[in-house]
Amino acid sequence: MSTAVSPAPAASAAGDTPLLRLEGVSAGYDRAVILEDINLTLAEGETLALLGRNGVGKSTLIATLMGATVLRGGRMQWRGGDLVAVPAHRRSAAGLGWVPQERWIFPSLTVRENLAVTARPGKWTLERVYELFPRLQEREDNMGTQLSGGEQQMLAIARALLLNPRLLLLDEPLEGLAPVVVEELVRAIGQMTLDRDLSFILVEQHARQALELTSKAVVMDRGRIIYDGASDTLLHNPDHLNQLMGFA
Ligand SMILES: Nc1ncnc2c1ncn2[C@@H]1O[C@H](COP(=O)(O)OP(=O)(O)OP(=O)(O)O)[C@@H](O)[C@H]1O
Repeated sequence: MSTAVSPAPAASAAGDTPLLRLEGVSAGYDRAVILEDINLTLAEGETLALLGRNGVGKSTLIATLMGATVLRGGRMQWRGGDLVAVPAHRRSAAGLGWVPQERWIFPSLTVRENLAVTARPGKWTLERVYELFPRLQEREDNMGTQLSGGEQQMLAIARALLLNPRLLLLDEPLEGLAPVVVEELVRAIGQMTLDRDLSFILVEQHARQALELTSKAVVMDRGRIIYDGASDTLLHNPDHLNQLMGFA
């Protein structure tokens, strides 16, 4: 396991400066306001499940962090600085890694080439992502198009890790995958954060799996946050979870 020293002090040592803080954020597309009054805090190394039914605004929240929506109001702080002032194309270099639902694999590049195009120096190296996803090493000379859905998802996550982010934004990584592949990805996502210097926000329809992988959870409904608390609390109260998710 790596003993690399984190360039940023842990939250407690830094006077509790959070990794990410959103205050009263509203955002959307063109004229449509989708997110309203979003308040959210994430400490360094913390992991968050972002839950809610289809269309409630989860992907829009992720896109807003990456600067891909129209911000209408509120404040977004990243490691104590103003995230809004960081242009969208600089946010991955600032430490935000995005694995969008569409995965955006380069079809005409091999697995190894797909990984090489984004790599930045840091503790996540090609060897380390191959350790996390041995299947990618086995397929390293295959083209992006020759991969299964699960392998494409592994490649998308591995590529984002090679950017050496502090926060990984995972948008429904388990969607549409076979149970055995879901199991492999869940194991890898759990391992990714063992060093506690990587945070992630996991958008998921599989609420239980997301709660098992995270320390905190947020449930959204119609563009607003209706629950913000410990993942464990929801995991142990399925009735409340179902009610929040609109299944009750
Ligand atoms: N590019 C866009 N332009 C306009 N409206 C959009 C765009 N993307 C999403 N929306 C709308 O924003 C709302 C929230 O969508 P969003 O994808 O954020 O929800 P979600 O909770 O991630 O849902 P899902 O689980 O289905 O992905 C929906 O009404 C959707 O139609």
